[in-house]
Amino acid sequence: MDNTPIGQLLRNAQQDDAEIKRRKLTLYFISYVGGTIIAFMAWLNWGTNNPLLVGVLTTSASVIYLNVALSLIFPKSDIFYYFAGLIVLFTINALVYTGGLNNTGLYFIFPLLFIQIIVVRFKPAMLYVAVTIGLSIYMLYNQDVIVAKYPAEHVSRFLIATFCFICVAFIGENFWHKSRKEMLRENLERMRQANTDPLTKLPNRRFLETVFFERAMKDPGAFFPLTAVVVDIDHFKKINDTFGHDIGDEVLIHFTSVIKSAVRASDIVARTGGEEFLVLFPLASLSQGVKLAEKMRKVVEESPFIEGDINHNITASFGVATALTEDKLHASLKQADDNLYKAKNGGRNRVAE
Ligand SMILES: Nc1nc2c(ncn2[C@@H]2O[C@H](COP(=O)(O)OP(=O)(O)OP(=O)(O)O)[C@@H](O)[C@H]2O)c(=O)[nH]1
Repeated sequence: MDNTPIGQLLRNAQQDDAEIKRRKLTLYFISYVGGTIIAFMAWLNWGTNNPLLVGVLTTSASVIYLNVALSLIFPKSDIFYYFAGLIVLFTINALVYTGGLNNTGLYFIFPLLFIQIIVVRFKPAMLYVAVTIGLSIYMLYNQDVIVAKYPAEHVSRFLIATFCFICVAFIGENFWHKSRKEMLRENLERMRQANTDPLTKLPNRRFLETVFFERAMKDPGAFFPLTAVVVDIDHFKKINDTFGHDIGDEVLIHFTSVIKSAVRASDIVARTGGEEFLVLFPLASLSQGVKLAEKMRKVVEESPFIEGDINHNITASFGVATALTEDKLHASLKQADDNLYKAKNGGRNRVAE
């Protein structure tokens, strides 16, 4: 797995798109439909001689609605999915305990278990289902501790149905989980290719626009002030003209590793054009950015490209600007570009702010 900041940003972008929406819609749909069915069951049981069951169902329905309301208020938290699974655990065991309407509670367990698996995800669902079924089986074999009374044939039928359910649900979920993981992996690989420059393996302009800037806009506190340094190799055309295009390519690869060695792994180094690069420093002020650009300039100057009998000095020019807030992002990129031209016009191999 690619654990670099770029890999993480791509994985987040992919999850943002599909997984979060799917899970949210599942939670909302199941909560609205499940809550309504449970409320309806409470109403059906109203007036029967099982007030405990009515109380349990009413509580379950209310907590389901409360849980979904809180998940709307705190959309970033994952806790509501796990809490929904716990509500299902409670409801199932309450049905087994009270027996439900005319002792039919056991029949409602399987759809509820299925919901539990969908809501809490495959791996934690194994634990949830094991606890839910374990408690139910305990109650069925210790009927003196519960209100309901189940005949022995109900218990046997329930156990056989539970065994079949677990086999079918987990085999199905396991295959679905695996094929989905494979699909996500392939999708991530396609995304990585589309967002990477094939020569230098650096993220490209598309990555900046569709992944990085979008992420920064969503969570400005983690990125701004964001300092941008536009970097352009000096007289690169001359390298191509003197040594050929292939050596020019190798110089670009060499230049990439030199720039990357001068910054942190958490900083973003992207190739935005032929011999133009953009280095982004999250949570960095203009003066820090200027210092870092000066450090890069020096490292480039002191790292000539050496290959066979070619020993070629390289220099680059740097334009620096800072966006203090997210609404200034595009203006600051333009400013960094303008500053690069200032550095070029000022004689190259320099930093301009
Ligand atoms: N080898 C190679 N050359 C490239 C690539 N992309 C762009 N170039 C070349 O980079 C050169 C850029 O030249 P210019 O824009 O004139 O800039 P420069 O020569 O670096 O001059 P200044 O930027 O003004 O210092 C052109 O010759 C392009 O063909 C690439 O992927 N590989």
